[in-house]
Amino acid sequence: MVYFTKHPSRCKEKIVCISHIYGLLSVNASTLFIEDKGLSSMKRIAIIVNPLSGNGRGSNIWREIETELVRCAVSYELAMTTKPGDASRQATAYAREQAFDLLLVIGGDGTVHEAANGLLLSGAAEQQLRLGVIPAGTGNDFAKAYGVPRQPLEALYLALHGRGEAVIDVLALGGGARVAVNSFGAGFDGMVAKVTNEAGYKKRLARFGLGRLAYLLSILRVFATYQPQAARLEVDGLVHELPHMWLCAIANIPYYGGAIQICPSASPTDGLADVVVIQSRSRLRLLPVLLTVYQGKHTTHPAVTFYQGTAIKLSAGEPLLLQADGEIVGTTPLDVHVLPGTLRVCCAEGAAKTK
Ligand SMILES: Nc1ncnc2c1ncn2[C@@H]1O[C@H](COP(=O)(O)OP(=O)(O)OP(=O)(O)O)[C@@H](O)[C@H]1O
Repeated sequence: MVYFTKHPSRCKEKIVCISHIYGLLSVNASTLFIEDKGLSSMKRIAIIVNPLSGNGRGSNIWREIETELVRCAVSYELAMTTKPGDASRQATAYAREQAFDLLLVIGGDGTVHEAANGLLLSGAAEQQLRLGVIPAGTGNDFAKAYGVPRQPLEALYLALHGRGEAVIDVLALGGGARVAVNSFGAGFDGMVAKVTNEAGYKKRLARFGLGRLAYLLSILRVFATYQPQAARLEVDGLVHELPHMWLCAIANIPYYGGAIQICPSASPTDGLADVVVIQSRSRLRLLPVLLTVYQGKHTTHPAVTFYQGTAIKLSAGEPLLLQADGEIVGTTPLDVHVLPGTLRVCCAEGAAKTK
């Protein structure tokens, strides 16, 4: 774990006290206007950067953000990840310090997943840290769900401005040893996550800002060979036998896999998980689902079923790969429950409304 501290008192530039920093009012693409709003109790910003997210976009974006923060003499503490798991440990350390208002994550959904887990499993008595994201990954579904702009400085302004905030539900696996902020998924989508994360084309496409195409390529590859399995789903005690299950996703937000609208009606603030099941004996019958799922227009296809609930269990004849926010975290059986109103996140005004 690598920590850096940038504090106004150590900057050569004109010193601006942190209590003056948050009064950001007017914003345009290149200029940050700061206005004193007398926020004297404001604490510091904690930052986690995954420099390798989006095949190096994280590193480039951080340079742009750092320049802006230094220019505006914004006080912050920085932790760079050096390996998987760092973001979780760093978030835990920041939360336990209780010295920060905002945790800014520069990375993709995997880094957000780790940071959220680190925050929630930190044991910090009261969760004061808001989670803000500057999207730098391949899929960036979390950022999309909360209306975070793709342009890094605009995303920074959104997080610092602090007007849009949602207290979101999270999905807890098992006894709560792991949480997902976007979704859990088992079966076909677990396999797609595995193939994508291991594929050389993910890095190459991410370099040209085409990361979402990587997920589409993987979907087509897995679709050609995947064999559905018999599974048993339980939603709030109601059992559903699924003889030919392709996938079962438990969603907190509408998107996964790089802007696929798998559960268009999922809301992270309604206290419920949306469950989507895709079942079919025939591969060809699912082609229309493939063609419409990006726009969320697959919902009326007879192979697609939706449920809502707070406690979901899934088991299958043989273990199915399980993804959490796009990262492989094990296999079925799974047991997920909703933790309502658990995490404070920065969002665009109007995003993430309760349905
Ligand atoms: N410095 C690092 N070196 C290697 N792996 C890292 C490092 N930092 C984080 N990771 C791991 O990289 C994985 C992917 O990171 P991240 O999700 O941010 O980028 P991405 O895969 O490009 O984007 P997305 O998840 O949106 O598709 C995370 O699961 C994390 O564990």
